Amino acid sequence: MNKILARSFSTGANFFASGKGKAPVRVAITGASGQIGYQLLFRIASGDMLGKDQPIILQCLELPGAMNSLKGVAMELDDCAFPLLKGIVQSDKPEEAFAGADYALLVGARPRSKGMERGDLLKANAEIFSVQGKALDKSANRDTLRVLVVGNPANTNALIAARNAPNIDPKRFSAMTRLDHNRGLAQLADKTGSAVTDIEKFCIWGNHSATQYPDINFGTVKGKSLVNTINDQKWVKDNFIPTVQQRGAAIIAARGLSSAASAASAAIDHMRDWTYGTNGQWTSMAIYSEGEYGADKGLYFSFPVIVDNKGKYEIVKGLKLDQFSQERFDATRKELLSEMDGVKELLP
Ligand SMILES: NC(=O)C1=CN([C@@H]2O[C@H](COP(=O)(O)OP(=O)(O)OC[C@H]3O[C@@H](n4cnc5c(N)ncnc54)[C@H](O)[C@@H]3O)[C@@H](O)[C@H]2O)C=CC1
Ligand SMILES: O=C([O-])CC(=O)C(=O)O
Repeated sequence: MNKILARSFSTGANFFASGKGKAPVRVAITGASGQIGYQLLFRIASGDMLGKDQPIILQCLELPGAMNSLKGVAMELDDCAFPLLKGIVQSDKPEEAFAGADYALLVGARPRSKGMERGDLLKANAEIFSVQGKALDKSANRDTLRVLVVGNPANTNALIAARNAPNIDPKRFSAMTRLDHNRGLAQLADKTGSAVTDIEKFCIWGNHSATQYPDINFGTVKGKSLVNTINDQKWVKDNFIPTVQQRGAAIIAARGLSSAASAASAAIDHMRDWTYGTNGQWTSMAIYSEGEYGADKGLYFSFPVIVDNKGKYEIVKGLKLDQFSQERFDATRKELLSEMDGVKELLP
């Protein structure tokens, strides 16, 4: 099923955000009627991701059994009368949903439930990303495409999707560790009695999993060393790092469902920053490794990155990892290698 709504808006409240003059960009979202999708679509359509002057066509992919639910979501999107929303595609066919896509947010996958690790989803979800990688290769806009994999285990699913899209630059694929990054910022701001915007040069290394390494060693708060300001290595080791690593499980324990609004918010942050830049600030993105810092070439590994105002990311270079950091870096690197080994039959 494929439905495109043509729209035009001109006056009143729409005046300031009509996006007149710019051509619409195509944003594909998989799992569009799921928990995260339901948060994401409305924020993208309102301009939170690409700005209040960028018209959008939403291209939603769902499973055949969820098309009715997707229809309801599309009706709600209509009812918001978003000035920037120029069309909604509803499809259960990946190639159709990805046709001409400039952005693809690959969310649709099974979430974990209580007691599971994200890696337990590997077999359940891997096939989805192999099919979708092939479909992106055939129908997306290869010259502009930015892919964010949210569905877990996100790093390895990004690897599968990218390897199944041989005609697309692997650097156009990424996986989401921005939620972990934001979780870390919130904990650090709380601990130091500062605002999240006061914290700089914090990063997540490795996998979006319990082995990820939230690293404060280069961090600053209001320009002063975070390590010296906190002055409590025990808190960092026994409280901060495990809190960030286990936050997803803590949300599941509390809500009975995995994080959704915060995940959607992080996806918006990731894509916005990848497009418009980070103003010289560090953020964390799981991206194609060329072997930086000893992360094996080809893995999708979270690094500290800076994105310029043309949307080009660069890994922060020249950082020295101490022994404590190196051990954690190696643990998450090894987990990613073992996940890769577990899906090798899906990696052309
Ligand atoms: N990387 C991150 O930081 C985070 C990742 N996640 C992951 O995001 C994924 C989605 O989570 P929720 O939205 O909460 O799950 P959900 O179960 O509420 O929604 C998933 C949606 O995907 C759809 N879907 C499943 N297979 C599909 C396919 N092959 N093509 C298109 N649609 C498909 C389902 O019909 C469903 O509507 C999960 O794997 C979850 O673990 C969740 C939070 C954070
Ligand atoms: O923990 C989960 O399963 C969902 C997720 O990835 C997160 O909240 O970081």
